[in-house]
Amino acid sequence: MSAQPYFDAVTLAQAMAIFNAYSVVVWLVLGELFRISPQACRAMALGHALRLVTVLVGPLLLAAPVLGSLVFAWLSIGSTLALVIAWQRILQVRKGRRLPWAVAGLAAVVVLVSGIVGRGDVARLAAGLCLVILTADACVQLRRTLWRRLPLGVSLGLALPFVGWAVYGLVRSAAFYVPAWGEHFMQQGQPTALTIALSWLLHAGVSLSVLILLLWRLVSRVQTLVRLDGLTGALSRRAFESALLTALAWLRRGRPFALVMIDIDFFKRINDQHGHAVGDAALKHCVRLWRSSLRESDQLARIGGEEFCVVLPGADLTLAASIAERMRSRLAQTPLRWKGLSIPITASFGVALPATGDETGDATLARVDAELYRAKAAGRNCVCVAGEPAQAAEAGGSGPALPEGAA
Ligand SMILES: Nc1nc2c(ncn2[C@@H]2O[C@H](COP(=O)(O)OP(=O)(O)OP(=O)(O)O)[C@@H](O)[C@H]2O)c(=O)[nH]1
Repeated sequence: MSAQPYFDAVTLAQAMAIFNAYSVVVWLVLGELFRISPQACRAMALGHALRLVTVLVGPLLLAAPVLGSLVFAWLSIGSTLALVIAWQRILQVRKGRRLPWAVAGLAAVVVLVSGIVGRGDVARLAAGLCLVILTADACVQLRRTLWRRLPLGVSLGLALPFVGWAVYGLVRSAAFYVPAWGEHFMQQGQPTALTIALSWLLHAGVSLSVLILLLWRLVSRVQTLVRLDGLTGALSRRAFESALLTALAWLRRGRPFALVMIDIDFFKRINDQHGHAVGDAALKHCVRLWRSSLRESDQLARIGGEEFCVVLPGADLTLAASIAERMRSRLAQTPLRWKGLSIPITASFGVALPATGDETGDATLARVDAELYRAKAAGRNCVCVAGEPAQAAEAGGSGPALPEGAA
């Protein structure tokens, strides 16, 4: 008794059509309703729609084998191109974006010429080779853009369906010229159950890779929004609180740190005199300048309107005081240039070490805040260090540089 296959080609083709129709809806909802990478989602929907058409028109093409091969090849090229374009958009590929278009365009022309000379097999071969090149290019793009940012297993998992698809494309192309292979893929001009199952599986796998990448991008974007202050790009208050707790945890294991709190002087007057846009530019100007005075591991955060904090891992009080002084003098010597105006900006700095036994960060913040308060009281544009007397700034010997119009 010969074993019956679980699924015949017709049932599989129907299931694949339903899957593709459903995928079109899902990708359109993601792109148009939820506005998640709309262009990539549209391309994915188009790729699935073309696959759906391929399944639906397959039986109709039996009557005209050469025309059938032509249409099939074009649909295959179009759906693969749509998928690879979606992939490129999500990876934010910059280099080599035109390659898939050029390869697909060339393959489409070869298909047309093959149709004219009545060589349906060459048309299908061209589509197969196009699939191989486009999927191989998708793997190269993944390697170029995300390989180091994702765990190796995840990168390999994402690339696997593309590799599988490329291998499938190669084997199918070769099968046109090896009759023993060919009958596994096509019988009486129609794809076999094996062909439909494989192409469905690989196409679904590629689609899933794109979906995972899309979600990963979305999650990273949300994390960045939460972590960074939208205006200045410094850490947000929330991220600062977690950095402070981490630093306190490290302190308990013997790794010291120091804290600097900064408040821009007479910031309200900058806003009042020049407008909010200049106020915003001033905040960005300060962050840009201060960043260049800090190391990669130092964490600069905007914790309020014109209030900032820096966690300095590994720093003692002397080092922290000298860093704060460098930040202060850099700002005092570098006015903001705005539409021909030169707007001087200064800031006051408090420096302290963490309070003993502080687990929540509150006592440490209170300590450094007290130093900042002393700096303000001492005339602004100066650095006050816990345990040391307040010193009025010398800012190049000119005293506190007040913004224009300051009293
Ligand atoms: N442009 C702009 N202004 C902001 C922003 N956040 C807070 N501010 C303004 O910052 C000003 C802070 O003013 P104050 O708290 O009085 O402090 P100050 O004028 O710097 O005075 P001192 O701190 O005593 O030197 C307020 O006018 C806020 O409206 C922002 O994101 N952009």
